[in-house]
Amino acid sequence: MLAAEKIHTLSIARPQADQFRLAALHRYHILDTPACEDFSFLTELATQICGVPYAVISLVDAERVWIKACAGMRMGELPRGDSVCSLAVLGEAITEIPDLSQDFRTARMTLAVEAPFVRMYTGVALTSADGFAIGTLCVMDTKPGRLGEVQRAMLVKLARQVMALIELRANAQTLTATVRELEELATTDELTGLHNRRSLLHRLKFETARAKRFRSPLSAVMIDLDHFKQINDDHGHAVGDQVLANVGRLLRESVRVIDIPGRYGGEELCVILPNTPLEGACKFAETLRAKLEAQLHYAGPRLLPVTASFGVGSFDHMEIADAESLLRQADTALYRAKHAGRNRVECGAP
Ligand SMILES: Nc1nc2c(ncn2[C@@H]2O[C@H](COP(=O)(O)OP(=O)(O)OP(=O)(O)O)[C@@H](O)[C@H]2O)c(=O)[nH]1
Repeated sequence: MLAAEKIHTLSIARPQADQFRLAALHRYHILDTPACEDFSFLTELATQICGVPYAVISLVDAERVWIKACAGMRMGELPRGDSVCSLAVLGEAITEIPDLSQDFRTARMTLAVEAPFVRMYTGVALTSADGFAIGTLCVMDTKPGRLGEVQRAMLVKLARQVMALIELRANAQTLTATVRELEELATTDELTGLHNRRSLLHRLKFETARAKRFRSPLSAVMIDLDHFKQINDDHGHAVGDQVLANVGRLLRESVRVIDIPGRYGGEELCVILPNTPLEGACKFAETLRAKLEAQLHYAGPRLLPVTASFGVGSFDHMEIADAESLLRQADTALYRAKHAGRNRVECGAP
């Protein structure tokens, strides 16, 4: 008995444990994706092989049948109850209906009663790696009938190709996401969420080259927490870590998207400010200094006063400069800020 013959009412034609089938479908992240020539090509091939005017790659979602590709007709999504493909995911490998108009489950479906007045339907289930029928590759004709044996066998092979393409696409997506995650891990300092030293220096090199090329100013702000050793000594390393994490968050929240905040080392942080002259960078540093001083840190119930000293380095296109001299300038200014009493900003060369 064919799968379709086992169903009595289309509105209840759902596989058992449909939620697992749906979960398998959603894992592929293919619903509502743009048209893709590779899938269209496979539907065209299906029409050629089967000698029919129409072929469709459909995915059976919770309440709709979404069309990934079709040949011979234009089709968007259909309500699940108005699609023959809903019958083709009920467990059988192939669902064949020789004449939709003669089958009580399909006779009143839009495809059968409106142009193009489809009669023959053959759908092969697209089966996920974990064994769920997520959709179909189906062919249709306006004449009633059945596919020949060879055509049916070819359609099955073609459906495997469709599924292989879906898998390939999903694997490529996973790979891209993993690479992005690894990149994030390789460039981010775990404690502060800022760029790590390597990433910071890499970006600085890039920004220096860009500043020279486009004759734009570039600044760097070096930040060193004041008497941080004392915090560690008095309250323990874990509290020191928490302070660093808080300051990292403050930095991330205080910069523009094009700015590059990083952990230069230990309790020394740095923000690279592209397209920012010395004056702007000093204003930024002063605002940040005040925010940092106002930030609340706790050691248990006790409030911890935390401040930082800031050194600003800068160059514009009139100067011949490199990344190292920019950092040296910022570092020298920071040294001055420390010696002038801490919790202050020093700008540029003395
Ligand atoms: N908790 C914690 N401490 C760190 C980390 N990295 C560096 N430190 C500590 O930061 C302290 C830096 O101390 P110093 O270089 O003497 O400077 P300071 O005590 O901040 O004094 P000034 O910079 O002169 O104001 C050292 O005790 C380091 O161990 C970290 O990731 N976590």
